[in-house]
Formats: sequence, C-alpha cells, structure tokens
Amino acid sequence: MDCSIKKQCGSCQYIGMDYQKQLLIKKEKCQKLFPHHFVHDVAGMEKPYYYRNKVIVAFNQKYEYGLYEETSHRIVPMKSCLLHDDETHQVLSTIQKILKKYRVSIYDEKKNRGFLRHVLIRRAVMTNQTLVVLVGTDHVMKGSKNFCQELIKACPSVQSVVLNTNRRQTSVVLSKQEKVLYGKGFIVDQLCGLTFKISAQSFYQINHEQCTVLYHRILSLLNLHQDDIILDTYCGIGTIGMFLAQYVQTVIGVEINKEAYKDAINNAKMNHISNIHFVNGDASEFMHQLAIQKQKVDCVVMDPPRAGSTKTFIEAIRTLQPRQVVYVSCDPTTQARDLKMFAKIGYQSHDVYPVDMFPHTEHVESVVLLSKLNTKKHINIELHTDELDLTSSESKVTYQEIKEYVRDKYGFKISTLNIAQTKQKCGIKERISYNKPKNENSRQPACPKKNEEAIIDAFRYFQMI
Ligand SMILES: C[S@@+](CC[C@H](N)C(=O)[O-])C[C@H]1O[C@@H](n2cnc3c(N)ncnc32)[C@H](O)[C@@H]1O
Repeated sequence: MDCSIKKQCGSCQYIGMDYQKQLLIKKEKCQKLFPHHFVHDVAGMEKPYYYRNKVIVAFNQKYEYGLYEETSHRIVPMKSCLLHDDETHQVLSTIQKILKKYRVSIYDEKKNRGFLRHVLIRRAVMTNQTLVVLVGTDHVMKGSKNFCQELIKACPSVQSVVLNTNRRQTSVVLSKQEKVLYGKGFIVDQLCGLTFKISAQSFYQINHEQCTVLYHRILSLLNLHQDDIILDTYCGIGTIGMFLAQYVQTVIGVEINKEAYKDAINNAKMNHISNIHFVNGDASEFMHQLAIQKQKVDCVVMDPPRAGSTKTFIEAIRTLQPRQVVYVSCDPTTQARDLKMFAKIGYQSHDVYPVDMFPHTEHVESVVLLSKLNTKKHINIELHTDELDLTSSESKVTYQEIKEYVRDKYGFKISTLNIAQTKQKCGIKERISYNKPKNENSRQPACPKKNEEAIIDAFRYFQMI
C-alpha cells in the first residue's frame, strides 16, 4: 500500500517499501549501533497498518486538516492515513463539519490570532473509546455544548472532549491547562489483561498490538522471584509495573508527569493491585534518593524518553546493585550510549531485541537485558591453544582489542590474558581457566561462565574462532 501525500507529509519515511525490507533495515541499523551484541530479528506486525492510536492534526483556514509538512508548519491536508484507523478519520471529518458549520475560528500562527490550534484524537482500541482534545487559545470555547452534542451523536465512540488552553507561541502542542467539556476527561483501554485509564496528558504506547509484544519480551527477559522488589522507572500510567506486579512482592513506579502519575494510582486501584506504589518525580533523582537510603532493589525496568537515561540514574544503579535491569528504548542511539556507561559500573548487556512499534517510519524500539557481574574486577584468564597465536605480529587481534571488547560489552577488566601454546586440539571452552568468583552460592548465573563467555564472544567477534 502506498500513500498519495507521502512526499509532502514526510512522517512515514518507509511507506511504500516492502515491509520485510523495512524490518531488515531496522535490524541493520541496530546492528550498527550495537556492533558487539547479538541483534535479533525485529519483531514485526502481521498487518502493519492502522496501528496508531493517537494523532494530532492542525486545521487551516479552509477547515482542511492534516499533519505539518516536514520541517515546516505548512499543513498537508489529508482525508485518510494508512497509520490511523477508520474511526479516527470518522471523528476528524465530523469535527471538520462542525467547525465549519459554527465557523469556529482557526488559529493563524503568523498573525497569532484565532482559536483552534490542534485536535488530538486518542483511541482505546480494545474498548472502542475515543478521547478528543481541542487545543485552543482561550479557556472558553463558544458553542462548546452544541459542538460536543453533535460530535457525540455522530460518533458514539467519543467518550470525552477536553479543552486544552495553550496561548504560548510554541511547537509544544499541549499546555497544562485543561477543562473537561464532555465526559470524564479520560478513556479506558485494556492491555495485557488489565484495564487502564488514560487521560489527555498521559503517555500511552501508540501501537497496542506491539506494546503487548514489547511487555511480554520484558517479562521473558526478567528472572523474577516472588520476594523481589522491582522498580518501573519512567512508568507512565503504570502499565509495565502493573503487568509485572503479579510475579513479585513489590513494585515501585516513578513518573514525572503528574497526570500520568494520578492515572497510575487510579489504575492500580481499578485493577485491585495493592503491591504497587507510585512516586511523582524525576526518575534520576528518585534513584539517587533510593541509593542514599540503601533501598533493596532486585530488578529495574527503565523506559526513558528518546533522550535516554542519565549519569545520576546509572550511578544510583551502581549503589543499588539490582540483579537485572531491562532497558526499553524508543531511540537505540541513546540506549547504545547508556549501555557503555552501564558496562563501566559492572553491568553486562545481553542481546538486543528490536520491536517494530512504528511500521513505515524509520523508528524502532529496542529492549536489552543487563545483568550484574558478580565478579572480581580483575581476572586472570589462561588460554591454551595451538590454533591462535595472538602474540605473533601477524595476528588479527591484539590483547588490547580483546580487553577493550570485554570491558565495553561485559564491564570487567582483564588484567592479564595468558595465551599458552599447546599441541592439543580441543574446544576453546576447555582451554580457558579463570579465578573463582567471590560468591559461588549466589543466585546469579555462575561468574566463571560469564567470564568465559565474554572471552569466547570476543574471539568470535574478531573471527579468531
Ligand atoms: C517512553 S514513555 C514510557 C511510559 C511507560 N513505561 C509505558 O510503557 O507506557 C516515557 C515516560 O517517562 C516519563 N518521563 C520523562 N522524563 C522523565 C523523568 N525525568 N523522570 C521520570 N519520568 C519521566 C514521560 O512522562 C513518559 O511517561
């Protein structure tokens, strides 16, 4: 399927391209960003269309609606879009008719005059509920009662209409000032067997089907125990934490957006989940405080915005020493940067699992498990081999390269790497010896195995075995 306005709109960089090819491109992109990791195939959609549950459009003075042309504020009028469902377009075209009928004034950016700036539509796909947010320059909308009545009559899926007042000359769409014009100010959706209330300002994953794939991937990577205390950082309306709460003793979620935080509390109540608590604040500051209090933390899920995480957050992980961290990212570039910081504090990152949350665009979500290396910082590894001669001047890899590889990916330093030449031909595994780990009875995966795997992995990477 192709889109007639793709060139002007520019939102879907890959539209018209074979979907399997898109997935391959995204995998290659991840492989470039994570050269030392195994990158799995991108988890794609069976029907990669009409998946977006949220759209923000602007109207022009002719009451045509659309997205902005790439890198400009010129509206590209659209009648339909391959990413949004029919109901979204039904609601939008009804709004268009009503706006026209009542001659609602449209905001003119150049003159900084007029009322309606944007319309945000959010859909709850499982319950077929729609939330409409009108973004205007005033806190009063003339004729709002008639507007709502006509809209609801024509589109019964609309459960609530909210007026968001934004007077600032900014590209940020929503302000904090809101008034409910109709309904309760939120919609309710179902996800992973739970019910979630979503208000206008709260983050909610835009691809419902792939969100389920993503959350199950997180669960499958974590090795959760019933007495665990886990953190859901950057938690939004609490979806991941609530999904995991049934497997552990306690979940603590942290979220900076007040509306999302309030939704999270209500969501826990609505689902009768009593072992989850939420904190409204900055995730890094929260982690820092937990580190000062020496709070017991077994696992951490982190799902930051595109900018990624912070040094403070990662430093707190060094103190808290959770067994596992699952890092979910909508920008693998910043994730790759952060994984290097994790390696420095002794957290080894494992395979990369990309999930296609945004088909037809260049974006990809990626999930990586990190685990604490419970080992001495310096290890001695003896490698006996007749196949490798790393000491020769012609060798393809130097000690230094092996050491750097292991340090960057696995987070520990090799102080000496002894290669002994023997005539035996045996598997590389048997040729490696190492110091005993500090804590043999720990629940961690055996450390010698990790060290051994790291070295073998390095040799494979440099194609020495
Ligand atoms: C990518 S969303 C993930 C939300 C949630 N985990 C989910 O799956 O729906 C990132 C969330 O982090 C929140 N956020 C952004 N900066 C933050 C910060 N410094 N501290 C805490 N939360 C933050 C945003 O409001 C948003 O809800």
